Amino acid sequence: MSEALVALQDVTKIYPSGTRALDPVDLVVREGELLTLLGPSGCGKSTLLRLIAGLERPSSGAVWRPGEIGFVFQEATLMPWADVAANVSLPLRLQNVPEGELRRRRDEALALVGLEPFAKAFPRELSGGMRMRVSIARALVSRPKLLLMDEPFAAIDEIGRFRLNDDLLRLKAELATTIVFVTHSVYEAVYLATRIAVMAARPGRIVADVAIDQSFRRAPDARTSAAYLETYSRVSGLLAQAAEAAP
Ligand SMILES: Nc1ncnc2c1ncn2[C@@H]1O[C@H](COP(=O)(O)OP(=O)(O)OP(=O)(O)O)[C@@H](O)[C@H]1O
Repeated sequence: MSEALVALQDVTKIYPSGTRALDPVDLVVREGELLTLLGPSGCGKSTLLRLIAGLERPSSGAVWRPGEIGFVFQEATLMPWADVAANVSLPLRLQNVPEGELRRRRDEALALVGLEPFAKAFPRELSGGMRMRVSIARALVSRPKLLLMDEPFAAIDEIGRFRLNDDLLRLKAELATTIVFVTHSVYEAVYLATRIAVMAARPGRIVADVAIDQSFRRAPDARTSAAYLETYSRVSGLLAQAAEAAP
């Protein structure tokens, strides 16, 4: 079995308002996994992701994470006054990476997401999908071992999302990155994931942990293959149960 990259032990989160966002969660993410956190609104998916990132402190329990993490939010959160190249190189600038190396790594990250021709463009000149690509390139520029993504494609139209899903799978294979990905969409979770953690709300918790057999990808049209739709319907059933689950 591959090495554990992230581990949460008995982690809870109670916000100052008193909301029990997470009941004790135990979770291990191993190298090479693409884990999706799937669940109804308010079940604590973002809270769990932020705890993994260290953007939020647990109320109790312990979190182990790698040093270098990339984070992609639902909004691309780019600097509007800076061009694509400057946006992508920001993390390297903050780390005082020397200029030559900065340029090389920036160009490599732009190439990974197919945006080299747009290096001099400004965010306002790009489509939503392209802005998200910039945001992904910015997260990958420091070559993190772990990429955390919080509903990154939720605001993008379906065709654009399908394309970004395929790009993400290609990037994962090329870079051997481990990914934790939050989504509301069963369709997207099943397409991307090697494993899905299904969550329930009030209090937030993981109610099912399902390995996804991705052999449907070998079908000529993976998204309409019988194996994909069968997995989709099984995970949909689990999500429906989670939505009804009483604490
Ligand atoms: N900063 C905060 N302060 C107080 N309560 C919060 C905070 N962030 C989240 N919560 C509450 O914690 C619970 C879990 O929220 P969280 O955003 O983690 O859920 P989610 O599953 O990501 O939801 P969604 O799918 O709607 O984004 C919710 O009840 C939410 O209102």
